[in-house]
Amino acid sequence: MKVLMPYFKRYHVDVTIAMLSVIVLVFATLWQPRLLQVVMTAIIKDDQQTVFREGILLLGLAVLGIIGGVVNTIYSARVALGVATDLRSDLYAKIQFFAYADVEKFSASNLVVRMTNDVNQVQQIVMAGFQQITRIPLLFLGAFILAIVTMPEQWWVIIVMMAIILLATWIAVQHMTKYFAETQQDIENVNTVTRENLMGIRVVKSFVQEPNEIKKFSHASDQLTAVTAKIGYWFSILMPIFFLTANLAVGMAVYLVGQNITTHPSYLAAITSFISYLMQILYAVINGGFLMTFASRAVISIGRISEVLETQPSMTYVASETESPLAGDISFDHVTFTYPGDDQPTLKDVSFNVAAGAMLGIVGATGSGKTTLAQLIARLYDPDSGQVKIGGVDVRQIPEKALRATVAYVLQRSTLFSGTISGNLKQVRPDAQASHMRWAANVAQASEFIERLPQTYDAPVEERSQNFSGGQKQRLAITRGVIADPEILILDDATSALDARSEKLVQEAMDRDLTSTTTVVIAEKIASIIRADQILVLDGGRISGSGTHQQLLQTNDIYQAIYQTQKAREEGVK
Ligand SMILES: Nc1ncnc2c1ncn2[C@@H]1O[C@H](COP(=O)(O)OP(=O)(O)OP(=O)(O)O)[C@@H](O)[C@H]1O
Repeated sequence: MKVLMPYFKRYHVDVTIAMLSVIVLVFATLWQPRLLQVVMTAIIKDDQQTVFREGILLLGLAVLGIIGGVVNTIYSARVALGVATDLRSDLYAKIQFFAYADVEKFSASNLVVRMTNDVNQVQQIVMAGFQQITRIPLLFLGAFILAIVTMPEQWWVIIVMMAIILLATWIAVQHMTKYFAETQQDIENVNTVTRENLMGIRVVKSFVQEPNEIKKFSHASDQLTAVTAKIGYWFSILMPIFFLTANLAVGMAVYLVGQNITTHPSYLAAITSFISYLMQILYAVINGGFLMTFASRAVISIGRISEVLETQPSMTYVASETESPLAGDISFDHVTFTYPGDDQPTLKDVSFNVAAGAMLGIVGATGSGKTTLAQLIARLYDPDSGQVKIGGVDVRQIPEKALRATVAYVLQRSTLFSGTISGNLKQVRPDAQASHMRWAANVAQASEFIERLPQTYDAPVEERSQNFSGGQKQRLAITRGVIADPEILILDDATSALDARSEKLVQEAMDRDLTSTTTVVIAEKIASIIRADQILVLDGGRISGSGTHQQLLQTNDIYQAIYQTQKAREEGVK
């Protein structure tokens, strides 16, 4: 709960009004049975004047109660909504500053559940809390005292009723708490299965995986159903216990008092008032029980939210707002890197230098560490040992904005954000004019298809850019990488979906227009890096060879083997 305190403080006026309106509501609720008793006694005595006067008062009290209730609901909702909105924004902002490794540690679907489901749980408990938290103890205490004042000899009926109800609630809460934690995990599993299915829907369809996917989903969904049913089971036995106990208490009170009603007619009014108080006590205890179960569920959600808010990003940047890019030379000095959780390093003792404006090609078998190496240049991870330098400066000493201004990283499957083409380009270069967009799109060989779209650069980009083909997406991603004219441009298999002619045109345009940019090209095809000033051959995370195409053909067995295989394949095709 400590984590919520600063949020409540922001809404202190709404919190105060919510709490004060509860006092009005409880006062009206508690006083009504007393007045009713007076009215009934007056009816029995046929005292019309008192009936009229107290009746009006009773009506006024009921209206006051309604006003108190409405005001309380409005202000509780304002606090709950405000706190939930602020929590969501803070979580989102926090995640933006997470290192890539932190996002991977939590997983994307886990973070989505924390931002949606867990925040909803908090919203519900805050709403219920401000409606009930002062109302329950006040109502309970007030009704208890007034019930005893009304019929002092019946005090033990109330104690027995409460003891049974509290015991039942306590047992149910003990059982339900562990199921609440399981529910959140199961919701997450359902989300993960659904997300993976929808994102990979083409694979699912082309491999006729629908039956398997349905089975996988049913399994995750059945687990969620089973846990939710267990919670429902405890709720379902709790409610009848509450009402049975209350009815028994009422029956007992009526039985004990009923025998004396003929001799004391005023007991009729008193028993009516007593039963009302019993019901109010019951209401307070039931709602207290619900609040406890809600709270135990919300405590788990609050814990999950705090975990995100309190996570210190595993990577920090030097505090500086400088955006000036550095020079484009890159150097790796005995760099070793292990992914979090792995026991073997993925990159081992990697050293090389690339001059600013040069082209570096990286080849190697799948899984040899090419992407990992590129990620260290963009500082998505830090090495375990050794140094990665850009413009002669250790990347750990470069301010974040300066690093992003220096390095642009284009992936094979880059994410374009939904919106428009120009919106995506302006994310990288906010001041981008039409001329800049055209220039970048020309380099990426994208202008030809963009300019055929009815809205050209303002054409919509749908969710997951599904309104563009694989090759078009790659061209758009390269356009975005190029538009800020970065000092270092990393193309990680970024032209894999382009035909040979288009790829050649991109290469020629880059050679012509990005003369001072250092390009790092990771490619499966030797043809993509054949003209590089330097090529690194990676093998099992180590550099097995380095040089130009001609040099490597003479000196490196792995490079020769890759080249011969690809040449043979091309000749086979011809
Ligand atoms: N986020 C990660 N966490 C743990 N291990 C990872 C992670 N990403 C990659 N790896 C592992 O690191 C190794 C190198 O992966 P990397 O993606 O760098 O290879 P690559 O040479 O780019 O492969 P490909 O040509 O198939 O893209 C692989 O064994 C891979 O399983």
